[in-house]
Parts: sequence; structure tokens; C-alpha cells
Amino acid sequence: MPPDTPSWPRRGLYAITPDEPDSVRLLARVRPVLDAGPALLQYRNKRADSALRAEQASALLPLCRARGVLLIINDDWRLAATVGADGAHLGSDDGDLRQARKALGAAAIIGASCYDSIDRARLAADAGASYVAFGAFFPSLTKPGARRAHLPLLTASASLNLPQVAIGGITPSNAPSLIDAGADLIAVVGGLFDAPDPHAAALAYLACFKDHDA
Ligand SMILES: Cc1ncc(COP(=O)(O)OP(=O)(O)O)c(N)n1
Ligand SMILES: Cc1nc(C(=O)O)sc1CCOP(=O)(O)O
Ligand SMILES: [Mg+2]
Repeated sequence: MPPDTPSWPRRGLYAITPDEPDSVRLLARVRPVLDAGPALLQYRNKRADSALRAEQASALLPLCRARGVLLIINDDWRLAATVGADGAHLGSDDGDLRQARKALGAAAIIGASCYDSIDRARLAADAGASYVAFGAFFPSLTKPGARRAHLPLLTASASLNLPQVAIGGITPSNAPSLIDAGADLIAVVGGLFDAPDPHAAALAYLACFKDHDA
């Protein structure tokens, strides 16, 4: 874990990997997205066993390091510690955030899924979350059954003073509405990795932030 991660980039594109079983192909798919300059990459593979997840997370780390992109591990803070990633993302079934914070240390980036719940976001903030994630804001092909969240949640949770991540069915067309509502980071799987040109898609998301901040 690098000692200087407290100054992690709190705004921009948060790329999340697809369920790719072939590790060589995973790296080939991720590289052009990293080259566009996302703030964070989350390694997420819901179909891999623990050995493949360890192999893929370890392989992604040097790719991220070479481009200055921070690597977050989905679901499994122990794997984040084992591979030396920058942090972990925890949902409701992924263990105790306080325990993860204690194990990974103050410098780790630990994100919490809050779905459509401001109460859950408050609890996550109290437990030491680095960011709170809400979603799904739009229908998602990656997670078709995801609970839906709505824009006012982003306004309501601004008082937590934590970076807010929006997720779920986000495209370059609907991202501006989320950024206008207060999202700091836009988390995306399909809009990047199912796009005909993932590098161009990543640039299109980044342009949403530039346009908003101009
Ligand atoms: C940034 C971000 N937000 C939400 C999630 C979803 O986490 P979770 O609810 O644990 O669901 P799975 O991703 O594990 O299916 C996420 N991974 N990342
Ligand atoms: C992993 C995940 N979590 C969600 C939540 O609402 O918590 S929505 C989602 C899927 C995100 O993928 P896509 O960008 O392809 O919709
Ligand atoms: Mg999870």
C-alpha cells in the first residue's frame, strides 16, 4: 500500500472491470481505458474463483502503477492487502468496513455501496469510508436487478463531506445529470468495456467533467 494515498484523486472516471475470464484478454481490454486517465480502476470479476481473482488483481497492479491509476479491489479487502492494492470496495455482503479499515490502514481507499440509502451512507461515513457509492441511477445490463437510486440522494449526502460515486447504467449522455447533482466520481462497467472503442468512451466520460468544470 503506497503511503501517500490520502491525496487520491476524488473526481473523475472510476472504471470497473468486466467479468473477463482470460487474464491476457483482461489486460488488453483494460489498457486502453487506463491510457485515457481514469482516477480509479476497480477490479471486479463476479465469475472468477479466488485463484483467478488473485492472478488478475496482481496482473492489473503494475499496469495501474505505470499510469498512476489507483487500483481498488471489489468485495475482498483481504485480497487488496495481499496484492498491495490501494483499497477495496465493500457492499452489504462484503464484510465489516471498520475491520477492513483497521486491517488496511488509514491510507487505504475503502468505498462503501450505499444503494439508495442515505442512512447507509451515514453509517459508512462513521465507520471510516473513503467514499460513498449510490446506484443504480439508470438501468444496468451489468446488474439488471440493481435497486434504483435517484438524483436527490446526491444532494442529501453532500453534507457527509465524502466523495460521492454514482453507478449503474451511466453513459456519456446521462453522466452530466449526475455530475450536476453532485457526483464526484462516475463508476462504469458496460459503458466502457462494451463500447466499440473503450478508449474513446473513457475520454467521452472525462469530457463530461471538463465541460461541467469549464
Ligand atoms: C463503485 C461501486 N459502487 C457499487 C458497487 C456495488 O457493490 P456491491 O453492492 O457489493 O455489488 P457487487 O459489485 O459486489 O456485485 C461497486 N462494486 N462499486
Ligand atoms: C456493480 C454495480 N453496482 C451497482 C449498484 O447500484 O450498486 S450498479 C452496478 C453495475 C454497473 O455496471 P454498468 O456501468 O455496466 O451499469
Ligand atoms: Mg460486493
